Amino acid sequence: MQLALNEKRLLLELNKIGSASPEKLAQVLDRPAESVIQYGGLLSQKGLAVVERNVSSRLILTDEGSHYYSEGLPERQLYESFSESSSIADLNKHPHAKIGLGWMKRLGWVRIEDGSVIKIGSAEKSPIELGLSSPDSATPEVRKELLKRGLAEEEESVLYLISITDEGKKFAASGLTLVEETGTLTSDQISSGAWRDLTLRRYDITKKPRPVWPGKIHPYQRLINEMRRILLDMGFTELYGSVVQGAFWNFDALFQPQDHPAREMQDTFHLKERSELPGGWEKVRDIHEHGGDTSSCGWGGKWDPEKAKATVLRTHTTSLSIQHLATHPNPPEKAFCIGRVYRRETIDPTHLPEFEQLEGIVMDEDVSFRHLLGYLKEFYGRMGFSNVRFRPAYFPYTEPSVEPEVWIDGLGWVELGGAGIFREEVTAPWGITSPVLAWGLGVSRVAMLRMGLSDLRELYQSDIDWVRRTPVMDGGDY
Ligand SMILES: N[C@@H](Cc1ccccc1)C(=O)O
Repeated sequence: MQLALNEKRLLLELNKIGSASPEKLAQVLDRPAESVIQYGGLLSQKGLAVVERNVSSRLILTDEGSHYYSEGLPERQLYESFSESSSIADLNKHPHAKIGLGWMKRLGWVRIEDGSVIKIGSAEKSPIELGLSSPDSATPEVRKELLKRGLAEEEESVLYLISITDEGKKFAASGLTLVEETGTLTSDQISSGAWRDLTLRRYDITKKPRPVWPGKIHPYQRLINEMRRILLDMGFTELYGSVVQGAFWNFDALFQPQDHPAREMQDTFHLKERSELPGGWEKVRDIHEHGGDTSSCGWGGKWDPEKAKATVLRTHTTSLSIQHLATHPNPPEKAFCIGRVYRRETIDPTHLPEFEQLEGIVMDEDVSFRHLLGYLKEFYGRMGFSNVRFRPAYFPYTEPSVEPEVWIDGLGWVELGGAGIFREEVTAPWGITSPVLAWGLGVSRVAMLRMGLSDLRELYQSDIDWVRRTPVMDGGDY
């Protein structure tokens, strides 16, 4: 059996005295009591000692209690404030009249007659008064009363007792040599060769080490990085943009009518700032009012440039896609963006006012609806969702429009976002003539599904233990 030097010292000491408190042993061994408890723990794992832990509670005076201990309890102070008798009215002027009078009566120090308080007997010290001088040795009734009156409180203390076992005695008698052991070698000891003469502390390789938590990327960020990797692998380039967007890009350029409910205060975070309209905005106005040069007849009515100059926290990343297209109108173009979007949602397990979207666009001369479904299937397949289907949907800026869904065992079909081919009303103002496939997918939904969470909020909590416990997904160094 391997014992460290301090364990041996403790064992030999216990062999002399049988058992002792860590505080006492601390003096003999010249080590802190906490360390002695640790050595005792190590000895007890080997069956050589026993560490008993006793929690005891003691009654001690509260600040109020010690104040009354020196000044006298309210009833005593009140009692001392008058001689044989006093009118109740006079007594009521005393600061302790309220509790004092009740207690004087209860203790039989006074009686009340015709509005006067009259002393009886000699008002001997009450059990509570006696209890104040040594609360811990008071009778159970007095203890209860002291606690109830807030004069005393329980103080818990933990006492340890370390004792040697029979096996410990045998081991101690088997001749232990006390040699100073070296735990950490200094560079001097190594270079001078002095280490050869030292007794090195041995490792106990049967003990479990403490877990070491390596630094790692937040699970949600890791999933986002994984999505980014997949899209980069599929040949997309990444787009970035501000979370603050003009209503023009967030809504108008996407052919959302100016009276569309999604633009209202209750759905969108509006900001005070105003934005400039980009060159060519008149074409968007014409599209809204009568369809411009296209075959569309628009929404009709008047399009108000002032409304388009409002700024909002982007409600979808589609606002970045259309901006990118406006400045890159010629095919081919394959771009994506993963970014935070904002909507005025009431917070619940599946809704937050901030969440992430994964947006993608593919523009080329002859891409079609089938390509769109193919891209989405491929993306989800690479994310590990092999069963994907599409349901018809509606968005003001795409035609046709679909909602991709993935099959999750135990949950069924789960909707994961929207997709479609940009309408002519969206592409024409920027001179775009090729079809544009577009999608906006929920990222946090995918994260919930992948991590088995039932509450979206768990993704954003700063719970380091959760982060530690969440396994690194799908390898890779991202
Ligand atoms: N912007 C849509 C998703 C979408 C993007 C692109 C095309 C079609 C739909 C949303 O927020 O839900």
